Amino acid sequence: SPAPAPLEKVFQYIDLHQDESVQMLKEWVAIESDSVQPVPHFRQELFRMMAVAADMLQRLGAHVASVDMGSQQLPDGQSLPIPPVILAELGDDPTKATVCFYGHLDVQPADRADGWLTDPYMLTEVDGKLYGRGATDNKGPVLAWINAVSAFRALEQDLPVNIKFIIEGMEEAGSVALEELMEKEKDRFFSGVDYVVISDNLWISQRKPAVTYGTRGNSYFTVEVKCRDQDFHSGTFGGILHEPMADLVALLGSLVDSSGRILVPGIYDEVAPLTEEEINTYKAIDLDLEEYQNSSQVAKFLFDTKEEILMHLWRYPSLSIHGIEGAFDEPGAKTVIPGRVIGKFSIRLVPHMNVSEVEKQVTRHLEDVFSKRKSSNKMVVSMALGLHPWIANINSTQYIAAKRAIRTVFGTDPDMIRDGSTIPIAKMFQEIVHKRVVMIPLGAVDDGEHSQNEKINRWNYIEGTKVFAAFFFEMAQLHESPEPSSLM
Ligand SMILES: NCCCC(=O)N[C@@H](Cc1c[nH]cn1)C(=O)O
Ligand SMILES: [Zn+2]
Ligand SMILES: [Zn+2]
Repeated sequence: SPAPAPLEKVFQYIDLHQDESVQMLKEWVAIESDSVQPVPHFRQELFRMMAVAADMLQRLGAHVASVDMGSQQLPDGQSLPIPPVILAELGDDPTKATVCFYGHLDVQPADRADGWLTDPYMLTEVDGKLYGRGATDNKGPVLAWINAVSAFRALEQDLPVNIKFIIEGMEEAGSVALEELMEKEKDRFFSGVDYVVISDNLWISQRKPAVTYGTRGNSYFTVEVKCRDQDFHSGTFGGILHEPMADLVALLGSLVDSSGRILVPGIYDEVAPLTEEEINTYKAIDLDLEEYQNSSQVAKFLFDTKEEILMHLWRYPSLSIHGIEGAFDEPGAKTVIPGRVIGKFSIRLVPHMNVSEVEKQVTRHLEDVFSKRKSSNKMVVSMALGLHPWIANINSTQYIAAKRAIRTVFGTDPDMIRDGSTIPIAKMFQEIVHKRVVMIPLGAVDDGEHSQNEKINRWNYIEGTKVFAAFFFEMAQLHESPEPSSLM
């Protein structure tokens, strides 16, 4: 059905002011708010980014607090200040629903020399595509939310919901110190919040919108094999040593087979059983496998059907081997035997896998493989990160509102998708703050988050702003007269 008249006015305003929205994104992308490289220049840029955003929210009439997050201790003994987290609120009408938006304004590193076709910190429009670091992850979606609110303010229309913002600057570095803040604020800033919206992932299609109801978790492991702290000459010692790298390669090689099946005993025991109803949800997803394969530049995936691909990205665990610290990885033929190496791998977790159980299973398995090698080296296994999977009930109010908003703006139902990666804050909202979360992605599947030539389409950015505006309307309506199914 068409949008009600007041919402139609908001849409027109968003369309008319779209160049200003793009200009704002340009100004934000120009700030090099890289949280991954721990150097003073980027930290200063991060602080500037948070100050610019806080100022914009203040000018919108929000009550804004920039919360001091202390400092980050780095492994080399250095300490760097953590950018403040913005907690902002607009409206406190007790009769309205309160919706809290989470976003982050830090970005992944970007260097033109890595293969960017344009300056990553200069938003550049080519054929309706806005290229720049952070354009889709996550500056564009944060601005879309702010611009949606600002359209109501500019038109002097009453905001249908109370709005809160939590905006951080350390997401790409693992949301440093955020969990402590959530604990501290759960009965204060978050106490009146009814729903949380996160827009920090992508559609699965280039043109069809999506709503996300699940993300995988992640258990990230390191396995160190050490003979001594110094390297060896392979002519002098080769043949008489248990070589750490040979042990490590055998350990890493024992984790997963060539079909992608994880070989750690018991790892699949707790994976939620597959139902017939669930298979139908994968069938309904609009995914062109050939296009997906071609655009990913992969000759052949491990699985041949759309359903199998989606299930192995979303509802089954996967194990990836990431790298080896201490290995010789330069060009040339250096005849070294590394004395100490650290392998890194992670397991993406799905409902109902348990992080501490996975830690035990992996450690037991590696100890078992290592002991069979009868090596004189020392092996140490550690789980560096344990992030839980997250799944939501798609019948709850915030999903109904998101679906209706998308239907109003795009005239189509969204794909109901999950994400194979991890957004740790979603689980924190569920477990620590006990809030209901919905993920409403704005970007298209080919936006290239974390990659060279990251972009957001102008169309996604502007129509996404309208989706957020329509979402406020739908939330307000459902708050007044809830759908019976959402109360179950
Ligand atoms: N589409 C959203 C991507 C968010 C993201 O990349 N999250 C990281 C978080 C993480 C997990 N383990 C270590 N960091 C991810 O790799 O999934
Ligand atoms: Zn992100
Ligand atoms: Zn990211």
